[in-house]
Formats: sequence, C-alpha cells, structure tokens
Amino acid sequence: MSGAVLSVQDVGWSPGRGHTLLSGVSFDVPAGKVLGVAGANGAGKSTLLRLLYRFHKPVTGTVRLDGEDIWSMSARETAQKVAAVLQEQPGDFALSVREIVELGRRPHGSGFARGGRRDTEIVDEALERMGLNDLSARSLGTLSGGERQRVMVARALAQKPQLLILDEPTNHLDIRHQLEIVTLISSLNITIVTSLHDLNLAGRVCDQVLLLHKGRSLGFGTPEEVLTPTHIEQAYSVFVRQERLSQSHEQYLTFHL
Ligand SMILES: Nc1ncnc2c1ncn2[C@@H]1O[C@H](COP(=O)(O)OP(=O)(O)OP(=O)(O)O)[C@@H](O)[C@H]1O
Repeated sequence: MSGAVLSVQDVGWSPGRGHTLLSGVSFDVPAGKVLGVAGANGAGKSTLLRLLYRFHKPVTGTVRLDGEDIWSMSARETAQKVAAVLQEQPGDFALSVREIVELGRRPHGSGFARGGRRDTEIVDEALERMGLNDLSARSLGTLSGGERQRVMVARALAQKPQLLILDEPTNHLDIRHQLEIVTLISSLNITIVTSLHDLNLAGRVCDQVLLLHKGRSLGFGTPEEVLTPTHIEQAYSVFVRQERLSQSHEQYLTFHL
C-alpha cells in the first residue's frame, strides 16, 4: 500500500441555507502521514471526515488527492483510493465476517465472485492482521461492538486504500485492542486521517493534529504546536495541566473543570 497526498483547501459545508457547520478549513497531509482531528462534541469532526470520503460535497473549497479533486473522479475511483471506518456501521448483520471483509475488494471490481486468488490473499491478510481468523465464519450480528469494529477495519484494509479515514477508531475497544489499533495506524504506509477524543493518544500517534472548534480550525500543526493548554482550554472549556510522567518522562495532559 502507498499513501496519497491529501490537500484540503478552504472547505466549508452546510446542510442548508444559513446553517454553516464547517467553514474555511485548510490543511495538507503528506503521503503516509497520520493526521488526528480533535475537538469537542459537535465541533465538526465527523462532518469534515464526510467531506474527505466523498459523502458530502463541500459547499466551498476543494479536497484533492495527489492533486486531483475527488469530485472530478468517479465514485468508484474514489472508493479505490479512500476507505472509511465509521462510528455508525451499515447493518449487514447476516453476513459472515469473511463476507464483510470481502466487500472491501468490490471497488476494485476484480470479480471476487469468481474467487480471484489475489483477492483471497488480500482478504486472508486483512483477517489475520486484525486477529479475526477464529471469527471469520461468524455472522456480524453475533459479534461484540469491539469485534465488529475490528471487522470494519479489516474491510477497510482489504480495500487497499491510499487514504484511510477513521472516525474514533478506538471506540468500543478494550485496552489491548486500542493499543493494537494504534500500532496498526503507526505501521501502515498509507495516509490516515483519524478523529480522536483521547488527546494524549493523539499526541503519541499523529504526525499532525487539526483542532476544530465550532466548525473552524483552531490550530493545525504538530501535536506539540497544537495540543497546548491554551488551545485545549478554548476548544473544550476545561482547565489543562501539562505534567511529566515520572517513569517515562513523557508529557501527559490532565483535564479539570
Ligand atoms: N446533516 C446535518 N444537519 C444538521 N445538523 C448537522 C448535520 N450533520 C451534523 N450536524 C450538526 O453539526 C454539528 C457537528 O457535528 P459532527 O458530527 O461533525 O460533530 P463531531 O465533532 O463529530 O461531534 P462528536 O464528537 O459528538 O462525534 C453538530 O451540532 C451536529 O448536530
């Protein structure tokens, strides 16, 4: 897998007249880097992600992949390049885990129904990578929230995207699986945009952070530049203390009312 350069220029979105949910947001993510999108509930994180996987068309501005506007591509071409793992997942509950992961091969139109060997290998690899081999015959509806989340990540990996969008990927996951997702994110050689509520995690995993506040960018840059007490206090209306962990000497943020 290889990553694409993501270039977002002055995007805005509104569901109707006079109600702007996102405005004037710009950033660039180099190929293979990880951007974390942070901000309080309702700040516009999911709305921004929807513009990146071509669910909403921006009202203003552009979203470009390797210089090409995603709205000048066909939906199929975008699906070959961009995969998304969302909080609300479609409910194909009767399908088996393997069948769900196979759906990731669909945009590539390589005739999975005829059992292409390359597709089978890619699906096997995605199941293995997400630790799903033992669950592959189970129907989605019988899985726990965390198991389901891992299936959706496996489906996205099977899509072999150049840009992977993750909306709160650690939701539902226990500590071990959170760490596994974080390790996976750090190890994939593709461009990743992920929303994250855990700011300490964002600081560890992301190359860059975009902090949203009421649909606007409050800061974009390295985690050290953006995740400052001043910015966080403004974005979340909390008090922040920056502390240093005694064993690892890492910076750690704590939050207070
Ligand atoms: N289609 C829509 N029509 C009207 N309002 C919308 C629509 N989509 C989102 N909103 C509103 O826009 C705001 C931003 O929503 P969004 O889901 O992007 O926030 P978020 O930062 O992802 O929040 P959370 O952390 O709670 O998931 C919210 O107030 C939401 O209610």
